[in-house]
Amino acid sequence: MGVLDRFRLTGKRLLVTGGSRGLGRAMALACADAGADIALVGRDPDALDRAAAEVRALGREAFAIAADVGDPAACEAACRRALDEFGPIDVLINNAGGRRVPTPTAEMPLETWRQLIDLNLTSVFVCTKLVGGAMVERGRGGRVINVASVNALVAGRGIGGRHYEAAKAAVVGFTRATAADWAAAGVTVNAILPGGFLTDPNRKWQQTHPAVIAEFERNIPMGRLGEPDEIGPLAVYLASDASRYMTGAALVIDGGYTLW
Ligand SMILES: NC(=O)c1ccc[n+]([C@@H]2O[C@H](COP(=O)([O-])OP(=O)(O)OC[C@H]3O[C@@H](n4cnc5c(N)ncnc54)[C@H](O)[C@@H]3O)[C@@H](O)[C@H]2O)c1
Ligand SMILES: O=C(O)C(=O)C[C@H](O)[C@H](O)CO
Repeated sequence: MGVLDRFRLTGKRLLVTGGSRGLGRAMALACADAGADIALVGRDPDALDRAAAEVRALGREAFAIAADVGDPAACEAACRRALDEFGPIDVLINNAGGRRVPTPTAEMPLETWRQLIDLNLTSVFVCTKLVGGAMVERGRGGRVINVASVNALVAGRGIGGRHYEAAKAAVVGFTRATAADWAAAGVTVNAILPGGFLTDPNRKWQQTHPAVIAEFERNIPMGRLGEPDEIGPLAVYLASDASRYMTGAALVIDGGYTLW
């Protein structure tokens, strides 16, 4: 087998949360291009249909599930539906997540804290438990890829929010511990820690808080935010046989942001 063949995802079934837009869509399309069939979970049925059509245009099967994964019961129902109707899943990408305009900790309502923890952390637990758990039970190995953030490592300045950073740091901790549990079963669990990428939330910040984004760009050694398609090849690597000896890793992709 040539080295590039080890990146192929032919015959793999992949589930990505938040797959209709942004980084989730970019990773879904890269993995479909590498040969995987894709189940997409997201909130917006129209955006999901558009992303599913893009997957089909690459010659792959697409299965769309509209659900709010920030609601643990809805998240669980979406995972069960994917397992029942799409079939056994080889690769899970826990990507759905998000932040709000930051509130100082001393003023943060408990409910806001809980909402962000449920969206960014509990959804990762629920999907990993059900979909990753099914991989372990099936006994053919698998891949879990958790999208955290550089804000798991460093505080956001003017962006972020301490509920967001706490949740993303916990995603990295959960990744490492689950990787240890499931290594013997051949189910690898790794985290991607993106820096700033030009997806809808950062585009909105560019419009509403241009000085914050300009300062952010000045602090990136490469001098710019990432384009969503720059994360796709990393997802293919982690989803494929190419990464089979890597587990529990937290891979930063940030144009050098965390170097300074
Ligand atoms: N863009 C960045 O700069 C950046 C940096 C670091 C980490 N991240 C992380 O990457 C992930 C994707 O971010 P993005 O920038 O692509 O965001 P985005 O808003 O462009 O896309 C988010 C996707 O997740 C889905 N989603 C959001 N909340 C959901 C919910 N409650 N239930 C179901 N689906 C939901 C949306 O429908 C959409 O498909 C998030 O976990 C985010 O925290 C992004
Ligand atoms: O996690 C996110 O959504 C980011 O955009 C990460 C950024 O690098 C961060 O907010 C800047 O501190």
